[in-house]
Amino acid sequence: MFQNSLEYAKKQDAEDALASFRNKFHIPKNASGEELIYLCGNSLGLQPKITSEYIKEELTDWANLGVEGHVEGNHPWLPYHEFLTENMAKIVGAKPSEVVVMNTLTTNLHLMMVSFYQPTKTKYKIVVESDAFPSDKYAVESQLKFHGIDPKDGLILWKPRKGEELCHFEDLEEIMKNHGNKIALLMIGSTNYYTGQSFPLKKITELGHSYNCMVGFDLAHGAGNIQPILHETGADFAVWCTYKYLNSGPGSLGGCFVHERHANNENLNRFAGWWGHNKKTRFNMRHEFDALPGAEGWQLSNPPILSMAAIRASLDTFAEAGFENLRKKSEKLTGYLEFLLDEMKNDSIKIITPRNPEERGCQLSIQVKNADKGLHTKLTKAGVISDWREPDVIRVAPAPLYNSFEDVFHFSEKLKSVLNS
Ligand SMILES: Cc1ncc(COP(=O)(O)O)c(C=O)c1O
Ligand SMILES: Nc1ccccc1C(=O)C[C@H](N)C(=O)O
Repeated sequence: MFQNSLEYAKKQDAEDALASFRNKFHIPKNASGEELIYLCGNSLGLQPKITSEYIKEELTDWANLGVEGHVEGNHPWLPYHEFLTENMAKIVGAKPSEVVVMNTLTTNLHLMMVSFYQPTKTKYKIVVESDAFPSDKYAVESQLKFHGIDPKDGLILWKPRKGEELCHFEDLEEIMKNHGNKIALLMIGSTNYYTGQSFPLKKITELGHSYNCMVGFDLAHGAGNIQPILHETGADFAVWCTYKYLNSGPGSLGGCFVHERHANNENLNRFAGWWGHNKKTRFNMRHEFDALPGAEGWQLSNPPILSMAAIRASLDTFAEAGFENLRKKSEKLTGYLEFLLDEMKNDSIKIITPRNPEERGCQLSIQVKNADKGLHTKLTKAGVISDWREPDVIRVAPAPLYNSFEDVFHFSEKLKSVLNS
């Protein structure tokens, strides 16, 4: 149904009800002022134009109100994180009480493992996908060591089969069959950063729970991209960042999900801080820690309002576009990219991301035979912002909020000419 022509791409943009959202973003330009083809929202999402207004509002309140800004102003700072909760809960398919925006991704992952990884002498192993993002692997390994467990013994890798790039659910079942009684936690990236493969969250959770394991997901590449329904998966916890598909700016805060069945679970270990304490008595000081019910109870510190303002701006943009509309466009846009790559009929490139739209988000990972980073450098010089992940993959992620069919078409033309040069 797709066609390999600029005219066709332009026609798709003209018919796209979400096309005007591109104008709501700052699109990076080259030195001559021409827009770059930005396909890197899987690393750092672009800046919505309204972000500066949202941040300015808080700067103005701070200038005019000083400390009174905590309780006065349009968006008082004491409850500021609550202004994000409802929209964020929609993005990850959770109940508002299950979601909180706080800290950053790896920090939240550690906090969650403090609570949901409580190894015993016999049940202590952790399963991760073999190509998990390094930070996740470091976090998991250091948690094992913290409990006196050698990662060589405690870490089980869910690996692709020999000669393949993607993981099979059946192989995870096999791992559980063989080691389930020794496994305490399954910690899986919902969408893998390298291959772009999205895993079946509900099936994984049910599998883990059937062996009495805790199950957690890293949605760094899932939030704002695929449409997870975290509550229904039954996962115990999840963490994610907001600077990729959620366009909240470099190093911005992370999100955290704790399933409602743990809302008042006093058997869980917890590293506590005053922002997780009962709001009614937080300022009475000298009270013993009294955890807020739900995800909010895991907060530590009073949060950075300026970053939260950027998240609020981004979530308002998402809400305006409507997540279902975005996902629909995303499937088509990535499908178009896939079609154009296939049309090249070039044996030196291979899409390693799953072909089934239900098993991926917007990213396609293109493996390039015998290439090095030089190829990626040439693409960058040609005006394409994508990224290179060692050893041999170019990742491109057309984000439905600001990327167009024309972007995707120009990318394929530029890749073609770089490959032929
Ligand atoms: C899957 C995954 N985990 C962890 C991280 C690290 O996140 P942070 O630096 O916010 O802790 C990233 C991205 O940087 C990621 O993609
Ligand atoms: N936060 C960053 C800061 C600097 C450089 C990259 C990142 C990324 O987010 C990388 C991303 N997690 C990835 O999937 O490769």
